[in-house]
Amino acid sequence: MAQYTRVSGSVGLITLQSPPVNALSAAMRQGIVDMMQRALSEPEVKSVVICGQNGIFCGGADIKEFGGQMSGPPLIPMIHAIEAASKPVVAAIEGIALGGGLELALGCHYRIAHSKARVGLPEVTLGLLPGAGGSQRLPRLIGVPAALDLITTGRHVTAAEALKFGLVDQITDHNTVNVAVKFAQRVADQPLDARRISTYPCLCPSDVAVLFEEVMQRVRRTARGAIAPIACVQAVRAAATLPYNQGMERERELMATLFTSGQARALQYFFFAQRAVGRWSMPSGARWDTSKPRPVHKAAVIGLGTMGRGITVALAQAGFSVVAVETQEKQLMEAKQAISGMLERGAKRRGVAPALDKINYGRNIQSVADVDLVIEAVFEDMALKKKVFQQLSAVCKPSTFLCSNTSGLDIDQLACQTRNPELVVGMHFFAPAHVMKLLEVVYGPKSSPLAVATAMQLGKKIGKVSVAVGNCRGFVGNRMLKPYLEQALFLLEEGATPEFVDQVLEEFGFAMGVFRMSDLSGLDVGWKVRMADGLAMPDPTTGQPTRLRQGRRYSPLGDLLCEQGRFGQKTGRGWYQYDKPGSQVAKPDPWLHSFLDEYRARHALVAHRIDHQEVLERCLYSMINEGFRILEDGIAAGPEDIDVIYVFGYSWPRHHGGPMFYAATVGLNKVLERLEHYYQAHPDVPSLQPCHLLRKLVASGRPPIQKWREVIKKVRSQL
Ligand SMILES: CCCCCC/C=C/CC(=O)SCCNC(=O)CCNC(=O)[C@H](O)C(C)(C)COP(=O)(O)OP(=O)(O)OC[C@H]1O[C@@H](n2cnc3c(N)ncnc32)[C@H](O)[C@@H]1OP(=O)(O)O
Repeated sequence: MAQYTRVSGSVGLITLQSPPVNALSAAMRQGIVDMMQRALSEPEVKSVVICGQNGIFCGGADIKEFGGQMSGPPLIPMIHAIEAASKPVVAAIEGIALGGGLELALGCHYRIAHSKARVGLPEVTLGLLPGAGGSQRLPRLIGVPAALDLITTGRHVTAAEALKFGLVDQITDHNTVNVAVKFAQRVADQPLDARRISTYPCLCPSDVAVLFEEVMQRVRRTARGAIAPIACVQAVRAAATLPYNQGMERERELMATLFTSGQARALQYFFFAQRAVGRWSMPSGARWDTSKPRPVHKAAVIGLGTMGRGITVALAQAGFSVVAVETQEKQLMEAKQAISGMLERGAKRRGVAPALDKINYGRNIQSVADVDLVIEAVFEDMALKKKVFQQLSAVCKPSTFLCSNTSGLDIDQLACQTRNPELVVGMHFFAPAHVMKLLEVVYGPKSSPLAVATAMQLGKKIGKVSVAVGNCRGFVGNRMLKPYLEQALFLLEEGATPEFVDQVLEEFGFAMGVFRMSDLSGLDVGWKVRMADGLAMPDPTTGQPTRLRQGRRYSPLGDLLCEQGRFGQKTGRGWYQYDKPGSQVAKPDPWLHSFLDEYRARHALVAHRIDHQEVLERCLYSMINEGFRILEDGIAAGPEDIDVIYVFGYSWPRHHGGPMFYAATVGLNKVLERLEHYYQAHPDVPSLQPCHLLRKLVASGRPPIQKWREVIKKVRSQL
C-alpha cells in the first residue's frame, strides 16, 4: 500500500501504491503512518518525500469504505502527525491530488506539482466537506475567497492555477519525484515552524462578513436543497473566525452531520452509478468489455436545426471532422452563422482557437459518402426520417454507422430502411446538445454490439455520459416523463395550479417544475406528437369523450392551450404568462386560473385541496413505477442507468441520487403502498398501478439497490 525506500542517501521516499487512484483506504493510512514513523526514526534520513505510484498522487479517501464501519488509523491525526514531523516532508504531486489526497499534501511542509497535475477538494460533490483539516488549512494557505470558491464548487484546478493561488510551491515539467527529492535535500536543514499551515493566521478581506453573506446566499440559491455546499461555507467561516483547534472541532461537527446524511449516501451512490453505466450490457449478452468500438475519424450531421447545430458543435469541439448537411440554402446559411458563433464563444471561454475549420457545410446528402458515422437530426417525423435513412444507406460506405437523434421513435423501423441494419443505433442528445452531458445510445433488435460500442465511445469522446438503452417509445427518459407530465395535468384538473405543482417540485430540487419546463421546451412539441398518435382532439366532431382515450383517463388541457396559440415562452403565453415572446420570467396568469375554473365547471370536476405530499407522490411515484416497468422490460440494464439519465438529462436533483435510488430511500414498501392508494382512487390511470417488479422487490424483502439486478434477472427469466 505504501512503500518505503531511501533515495540519495538522506531522503525517505514514501510511495502510495493502490491502483487505480491510490485512495486512502484503511490499509493505505496504516501504511503511511508506519512509513512516516520509519522515516522519522532513521537518523540518516533528513527529509521525506511522499509521492504516488503510476503518476497519480492520490484520489482521496476510499469512497467505497464510506458505506461501512470505518477502521484503521483516522485521517486527521495522520495528517497532523505529518505536519508536526521534525523533518521536512515534501508532497510530489503528479496526476491528481483530490480530497483527502490534497488534505494530505496540505499537511506536508512543501508541495511540488507536475505542470499537468490537477488538484481540488471535490468532497462537496459527494455530499461532504473537506473533513480532514482541508476546510481549515486551505483558507489559511490561499485566503478565504479562493478557498470558498474551491471548497463550495469542488472544482479541480490546474497546477498553474494552484501555483498562482500559492497552493503549491513549485511546478515542474520534469520528473516530479526527482525534483521533489532534490528539493527535499535542499530544505533538509530549514526550520519548519513557518511551514505548518495550521499555525498560519487566516487572512481575511476587510469585508469578510459581507463576503460570507453573499456566498451563502448564492450557495443557497444554487444548491437546490443540497446541504453540503452550505456546510462548506460554514466550515470556512469557522476557519476565518475561530482559532485552528476550534475550527477543527466545527469541521468535525459539520462533517459528522453530513457523513450520516441521506444526501451523502445518494451522492456517493451516484458517483459509482456514473461509472457503472460505462459497463453497459445488452439483453443478448453483449457487453462493454467484449465489444470493441471502431474508430471514427469523420462524422456527418444531417439537418441543422437546434439539435443538429449543437451536435455539430460538440463533434467539432472534440476534434472530429464534420460534414454538416442542410438541404435548404437559407437554413444552411443561418445554421453556419449560428454554429460559428457557438464555436467562437465556446473557444473564447476555454481559451483555445475555435474549431471552425473542422466543419464542411453542404446541401447535398451525397457529400457524406466517405464519412464513418452519420447522425441524422431532422424533424421528429418518422416518414421523413425513413426517407433520410434510405438515402443514407444508398449514399454511404457499407461500413458507415447510421445513427438517429430521435427522442423516442422506433429505431428498428429506421434500421429496416437500410442495407446494414446492424449498423443503426439511436443517439438521443438533449438540448442544447453541445452543453447537456447526457446521451442515450439506443439499440434496436438488429443493432450490433459493434455499433453500440462505437456510439458509446463517440459519446465519451465528445464529453457525454452515455447510457445504452433498449428500443421502446420514448426510450428511458421520455417514457418515464410521460406519467409524470400526465399526473401534473390531472392535478390541475383536480384543483391544483401550475405554480403550486412547480413550487413543490422545485422545493424537491428540480431546476424547474414541470409546467415551467414545458413552457421552456414548447407546448406544441408534445401536441404534434399527440396529434400524430390520434390523442389530441382539436375537432369535437370526432366523437371521442374529451377526458378519456382508449379506456384511460386523458387530460386535454395541454391541447386546449395549444389550440389557443399558447405554446409557452416562445409565444409569451403557456402555463404562465411572459412579458413578451422569448422572455424567460414566468408569471402566474389570471387568465389560466379562470380557464381552469371554467374547464372544471364544464366537466363537473370539483376542485379539492391538494397538498404538497400528494403532488410529490403522484408525480414522482408514477414516474418511478414506469422506471420499474422499464427494468422489467429490460430497456435499462439496471437502476443506475435510469438514475444517471434522470440526473443528467432531466435535472433530477443529484443529492436525491436519481428516481430509483430515491424510491429505495423512501422505502419500496411505502412507494408500493402509496401507488396502491392512488390507483384505487384513480382506477382509470394505469400508470398508477404498481408494476410486477416493484411488488416482487417488496416481496423479496426490499434488497438494497445494488442487489436489484438479481431480482430483475429472476423476474425477466420468468417472463
Ligand atoms: C467523519 C469521517 C471523516 C472521514 C474523512 C474522510 C474524508 C474524505 C475526503 C475525501 O477524500 S472524499 C473523496 C474525494 N475524492 C474524490 O472525490 C475523487 C473521486 N474520483 C474522481 O474524481 C475520479 O475518479 C478521478 C480520480 C479524477 C479519476 O478519473 P478517471 O476518469 O481517470 O477514472 P474513473 O473512472 O473516474 O475512476 C477509476 C476508478 O477509480 C475509482 N475511484 C476513483 N476515485 C476513488 C476514490 N476516491 N475512492 C474509491 N474509488 C475511487 C472509480 O470508482 C473507478 O473505479 P470503477 O471500478 O470503474 O468504479
